[in-house]
Amino acid sequence: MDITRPLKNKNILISGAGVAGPALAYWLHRHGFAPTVLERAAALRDGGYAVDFRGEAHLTVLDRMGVLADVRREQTHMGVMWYVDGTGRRIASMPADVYSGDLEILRGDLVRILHAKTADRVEYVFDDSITSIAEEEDGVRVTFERSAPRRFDLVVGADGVHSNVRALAFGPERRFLREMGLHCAIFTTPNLLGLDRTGHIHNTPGRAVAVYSARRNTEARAMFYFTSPVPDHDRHDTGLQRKILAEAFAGAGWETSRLLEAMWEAPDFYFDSIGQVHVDGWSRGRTVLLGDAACCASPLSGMGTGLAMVGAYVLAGELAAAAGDHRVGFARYEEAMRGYARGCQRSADGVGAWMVPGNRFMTWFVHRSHRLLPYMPGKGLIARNIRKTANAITLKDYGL
Ligand SMILES: Cc1cc2nc3c(=O)[nH]c(=O)nc-3n(C[C@H](O)[C@H](O)[C@H](O)COP(=O)(O)OP(=O)(O)OC[C@H]3O[C@@H](n4cnc5c(N)ncnc54)[C@H](O)[C@@H]3O)c2cc1C
Repeated sequence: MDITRPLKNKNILISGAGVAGPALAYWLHRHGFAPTVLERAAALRDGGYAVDFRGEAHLTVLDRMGVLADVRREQTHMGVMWYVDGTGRRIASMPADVYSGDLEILRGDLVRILHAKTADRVEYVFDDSITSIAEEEDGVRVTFERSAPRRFDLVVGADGVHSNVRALAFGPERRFLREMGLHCAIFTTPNLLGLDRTGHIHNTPGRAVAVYSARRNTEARAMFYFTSPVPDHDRHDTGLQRKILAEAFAGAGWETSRLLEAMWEAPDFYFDSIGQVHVDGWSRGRTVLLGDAACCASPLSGMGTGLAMVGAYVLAGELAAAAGDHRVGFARYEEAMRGYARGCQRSADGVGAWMVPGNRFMTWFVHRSHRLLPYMPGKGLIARNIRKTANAITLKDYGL
């Protein structure tokens, strides 16, 4: 692709230094734009569990960014996840070759790699948030909670499932967020169970608690999913969320109480409802959405991170191919990504009922199915379908 015309709209504000924001900043900078990344947290938010990259498209983007070797170095090399009963006895397994991607890395390690790749060439502003976005004829005037107002040419909302940019420029969250009837919590604990590159999951009706070793068994990640309703509360009140979680898992048996005890010390407690984002058009004038803010597929899809990274590559590439003309670039980005994103979102269909069986029969059925899975002729089909969804996009070469 020949991109030789002078660029317009070089000055771009990206809200969110998670996965999508720094990845976009990298590509915009390489195409000759001048991105600024704004993050509400005071430092990088490096919590979260392992995320997967699957198939050609994901790996190609990592490779073209020059981070494939870094990601490989930090990959989890996770083995089998075991279902255990109340006594800790292993009753069935979730084979890694069926569910895992080609490359699995802790979300926090990925966030750090992406930040390190961009920190010396991109302006990062931490501990701040946009309060208003006013579109003017040839730019956007943005005000902030802390910093002085600034003008940018374009604004990108890469600020996650509860995107602030989306709320300011597109409308209230309830119009776009489709809840899936589950909540989850994830946090770091010591490797209390002495797990060796493996994990254990324990189900009771409507609840799943899992723990798996991380960082070469030096620590672990505890993960809780549950179906019971959660009262309306301030999403930033992690003290209250810890209490909600402790109540939801009271009496859940197995090692749950030890993990809940460790929760109070966890430095990176993450709690959220599980949902998807469906927005009709991903741009409004000079503002555009990316990653979870545009099309969150939910953690149940196992696709969110790859989708965010591919989206960043395509958005920057299409903007550059249109010489910075946002009308053309934004439209082509959405055209290239929408069907792909929809496919990723569909891969979450029905997963919740498997992950968190609602009653005793379903729990038995899930364990039984996993016991039989290695002998089933369709075993490879699940892995093939996941890979097909992840690969359902042809990446253009944007001339770098
Ligand atoms: C702490 C954390 C833990 C996570 N853990 C998991 C996990 O275990 N499993 C999983 O599948 N997904 C997890 N996710 C979501 C996952 O990272 C995304 O689905 C995916 O990687 C897409 O990335 P994203 O950049 O679009 O969104 P995110 O990775 O969510 O990044 C969004 C970023 O925007 C920032 N932000 C939010 N509001 C504002 C604001 N007002 N102004 C500026 N910045 C703002 C956030 O602090 C965050 O850094 C987690 C997200 C976070 C923030």
